[in-house]
Amino acid sequence: MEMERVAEFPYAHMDRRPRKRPRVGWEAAQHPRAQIGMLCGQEVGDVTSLISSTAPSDHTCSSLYSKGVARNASPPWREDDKDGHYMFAVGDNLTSRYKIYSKIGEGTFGQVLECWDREKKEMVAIKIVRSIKKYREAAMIEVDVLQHLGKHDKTGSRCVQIRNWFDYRNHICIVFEKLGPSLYDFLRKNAYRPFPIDLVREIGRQLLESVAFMHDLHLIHTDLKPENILFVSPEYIKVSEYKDGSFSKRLPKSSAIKLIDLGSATYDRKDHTYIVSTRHYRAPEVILGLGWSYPCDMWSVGCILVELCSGEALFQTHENLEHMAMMERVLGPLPQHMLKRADRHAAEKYVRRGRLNWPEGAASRESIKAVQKLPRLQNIVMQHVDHSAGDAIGLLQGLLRYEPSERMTAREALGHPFFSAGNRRRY
Ligand SMILES: Nc1ncnc2c1ncn2[C@@H]1O[C@H](COP(=O)(O)OP(=O)(O)OP(=O)(O)O)[C@@H](O)[C@H]1O
Repeated sequence: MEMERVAEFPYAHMDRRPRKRPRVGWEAAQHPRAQIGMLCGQEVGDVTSLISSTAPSDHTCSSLYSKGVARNASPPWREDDKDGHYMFAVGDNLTSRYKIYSKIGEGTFGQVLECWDREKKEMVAIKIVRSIKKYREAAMIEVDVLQHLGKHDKTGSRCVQIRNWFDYRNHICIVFEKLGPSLYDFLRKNAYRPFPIDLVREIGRQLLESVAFMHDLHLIHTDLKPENILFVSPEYIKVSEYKDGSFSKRLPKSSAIKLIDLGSATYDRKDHTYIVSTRHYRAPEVILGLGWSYPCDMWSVGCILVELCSGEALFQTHENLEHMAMMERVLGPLPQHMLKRADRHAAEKYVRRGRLNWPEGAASRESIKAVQKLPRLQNIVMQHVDHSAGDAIGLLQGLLRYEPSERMTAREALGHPFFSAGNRRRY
């Protein structure tokens, strides 16, 4: 087994699945001279009490200074793009405290930039939220949730830590500790080859700990997916494997992970009926309009763990009826009592004589074929997992129970034999 040490995980933004908007073209590659002028940024919030005590990295900004960017210069005023995204150039200041190094991510709410924090002397990730009222308001809720979680997360190991936030040129900016690549980044870089089961176990355990921690605080994440689970460290190793030919695979050097994107997190109430979760990880009660709560996170965890074992998203679909037909194919028939209680809209479109209107209601023959080619859950797991497959199947069946009240809770899942000492091997 050949091993190669690599220090940085290159972020790439193109995604085979159409989940995120493709990268917008902009001036990121340029290093324009900054204009000297008044600073427009104003720090209106401070959560310095949450600042972790990690030692600052010895990163320096000398390369940027040498390009003539004055330390306290404010960048020229630029119009936001048509969607309200902040326009920037690498090397710009973001208030006098932060300097922009690169763009590392993008989502519905805004862009995430890698920045140097001059005060703490460390790299941080700053989410620059779109300058649109609803996103600004949602960002303030995210800040509130992050502060609440930070106060209770004594070890700082469950969710991404907020360092600071401020309002800059009508954009809410949330400063986070900088984490490594997402689980999805790894899957994509590995051409959607599965993770070893012992790594899946380590990730699954931490993911469940984080979800249990949130649920204990009466918070539901509602958008758990491989993109929102980040390795803490960017370091990885390259491993050569010989299976149907030779290929090399990247594996993280450390399995430590944290949850990000608390922008959709919500406090538990009994009456949630609006649509939540990214399609592939959406629970059946959400699709059927039955109301949802903590168990919708557990369904997402089940889908994520299958994806880590197999390499591919379990339910690759963009349509409700096909999605539920896929669930039936993999997990067996949906319970009649759930279909009967479906809200009027869902019942009219997807239910016929007390059962799913499938294949009659299918949009195309391709759709029927896509459903037919899906294996049963047991077969998916046995195809990819060499040891502890039986326990993995038991756990996944508990997480993917249709009836939310029967679905495993995060604490129950943590007690499952899949995580017991006998199964645990050092990743
Ligand atoms: N702390 C961090 N460290 C490193 N990268 C990060 C960090 N936070 C976010 N990212 C990167 O930025 C991307 C977008 O972040 P995030 O999911 O929080 O944005 P969003 O706009 O709320 O997304 P969504 O559309 O999923 O709601 C992530 O997928 C990740 O690649």
